[in-house]
Amino acid sequence: MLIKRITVGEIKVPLKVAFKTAVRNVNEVHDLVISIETDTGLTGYGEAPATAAITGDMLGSMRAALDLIAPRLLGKRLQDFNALLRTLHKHVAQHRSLKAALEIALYDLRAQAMGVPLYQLLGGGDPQLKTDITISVNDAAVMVKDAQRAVAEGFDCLKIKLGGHTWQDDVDSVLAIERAVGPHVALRLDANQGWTPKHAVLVIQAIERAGVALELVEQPVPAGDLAGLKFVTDHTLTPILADEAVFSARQALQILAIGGADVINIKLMKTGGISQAIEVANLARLHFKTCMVGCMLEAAISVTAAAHFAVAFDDVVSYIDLDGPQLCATSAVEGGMGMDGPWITLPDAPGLGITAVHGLTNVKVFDV
Ligand SMILES: C[C@H](N)C(=O)N[C@H](CCC(=O)O)C(=O)O
Ligand SMILES: [Mg+2]
Repeated sequence: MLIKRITVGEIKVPLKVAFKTAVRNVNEVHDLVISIETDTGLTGYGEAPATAAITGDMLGSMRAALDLIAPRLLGKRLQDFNALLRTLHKHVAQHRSLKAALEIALYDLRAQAMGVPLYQLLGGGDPQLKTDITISVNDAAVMVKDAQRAVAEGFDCLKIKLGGHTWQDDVDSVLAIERAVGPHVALRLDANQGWTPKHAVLVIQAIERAGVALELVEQPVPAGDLAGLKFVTDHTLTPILADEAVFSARQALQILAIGGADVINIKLMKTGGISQAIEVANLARLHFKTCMVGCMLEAAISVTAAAHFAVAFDDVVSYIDLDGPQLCATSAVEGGMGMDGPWITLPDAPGLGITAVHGLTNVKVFDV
């Protein structure tokens, strides 16, 4: 089975409300979509967001990298899967989101060729997951309203973005949300690198002293500050999660070895796809730690792939943050993950289960 065509295009999907974090503020998803076709008539799909502030990936840079990678994949046998993955990773450094999109499309094809859903190719599991939902950083009153709306829609776990205001504002917002939604709604915080280590400890300890049990706190300090991350982990009772600090399996190993965090956030867009996500999950298991499977602001192709991965590694994946498609006002994707409030259900169809992608622009085709 040969790879005969690779197509790249772009989708734009508006968000229900602006997505605001300590690092960026956006109103729409604007992603690269890749499809890979075989000479036997199969089509595998992949997707990559241009999260420049976090991964460094931009639409133009990913497209330029694809110009170098795509011709090297054309004409190759899908059966030589590991060689294909090596080829896609070795000719261009970085560009992890593009590589994730390519890997996702190849894994989609491989599972289709075997006639099984991707999660079964990856080891099987229960194809239903429950995600949290993100509450953007805003004035406390807006955050409270957003939190109440999410709970009314059935979400019982909120991922609250912080790090854009003073530390006292951050504490006040969390306490106001907890008062509004009650103690049965789980609260996760994500500062997206917005605090210093001491600032983080101040915020988290103040919330702990107020009697609010946080499920975890995500990436309190700048990505490169591993000593700072460990300081926060060592000085708080709340589990601390490494997100922007861990892209590769090597970085995961460094953090796990020093006890720098309690939980690792695996995102396919950081690991460069499924193959290295598997390595990170296996490393976390070896260190008796657990993982979150998360997403960037992404639409339903790549988030469906992340959901397949999460299902298959549910022994080490304790937290799901796969709300990208839930934050979108519309969808350009047919098939893939089903969504009902916080529930994600994967289809029985082979591969990702994606059947069509609508509204592609700036299309370019690579043929043998
Ligand atoms: C969308 C997801 N819940 C999320 O919050 N991901 C962010 C980064 C998203 C982005 O900026 O595109 C995270 O966990 O830091
Ligand atoms: Mg995060």
